[in-house]
Amino acid sequence: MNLSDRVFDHFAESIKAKQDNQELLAEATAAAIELMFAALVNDGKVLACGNGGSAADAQHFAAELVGRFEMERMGLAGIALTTDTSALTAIANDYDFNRVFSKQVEALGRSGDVLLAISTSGNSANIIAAIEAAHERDMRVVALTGKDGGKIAHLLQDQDILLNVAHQRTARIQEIHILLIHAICDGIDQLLMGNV
Ligand SMILES: O=C(CO)[C@@H](O)[C@H](O)[C@H](O)[C@H](O)COP(=O)(O)O
Ligand SMILES: [Zn+2]
Repeated sequence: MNLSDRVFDHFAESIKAKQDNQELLAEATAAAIELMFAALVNDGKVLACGNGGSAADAQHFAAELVGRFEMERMGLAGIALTTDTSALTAIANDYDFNRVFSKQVEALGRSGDVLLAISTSGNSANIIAAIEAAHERDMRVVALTGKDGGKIAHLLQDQDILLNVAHQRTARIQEIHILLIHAICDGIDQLLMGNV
């Protein structure tokens, strides 16, 4: 197979993965939008975390809350827990890498805030610890996962929201995660405008 055929196949697989997950995820994503909107308009905030590509997704989301998505509006309180290299290195160095996010949730999280936890495997120990810390803080959790949802799927509580992408390939899962993030940004804007 030549390179352009491979690229073609990436497109085809990504399109199919999105179609396969569209119906599965629409309703739960709407619930996640309402949950985050309620937090944001009640003086709460969204803390976001993930590793690797999902760290980039967490930052992407926080940037679109704080700055803007597609329309002009006030800034919204979103914080990526992946960006403060001093905090990340100190916590990893002095405690454990598994605590890099949970220690920040303990410090910054308040009851009524939401944690956006992103893990394609659903098994990253530092994301699991962040979810546990959020529960201890009486925060609700929106988890973006993949495959079978991993350990995170079993850790979530009734009031949390699991957005699990039913696919085995990390790249495809990440592509749908960023689609979901944009859908969430759009939904929050629509609720803010009173359009829905
Ligand atoms: O972006 C990619 C793969 O596409 C990688 O950087 C990937 O995010 C990293 O391997 C992560 O450590 C995977 O963690 P997780 O999604 O299983 O929680
Ligand atoms: Zn990647």
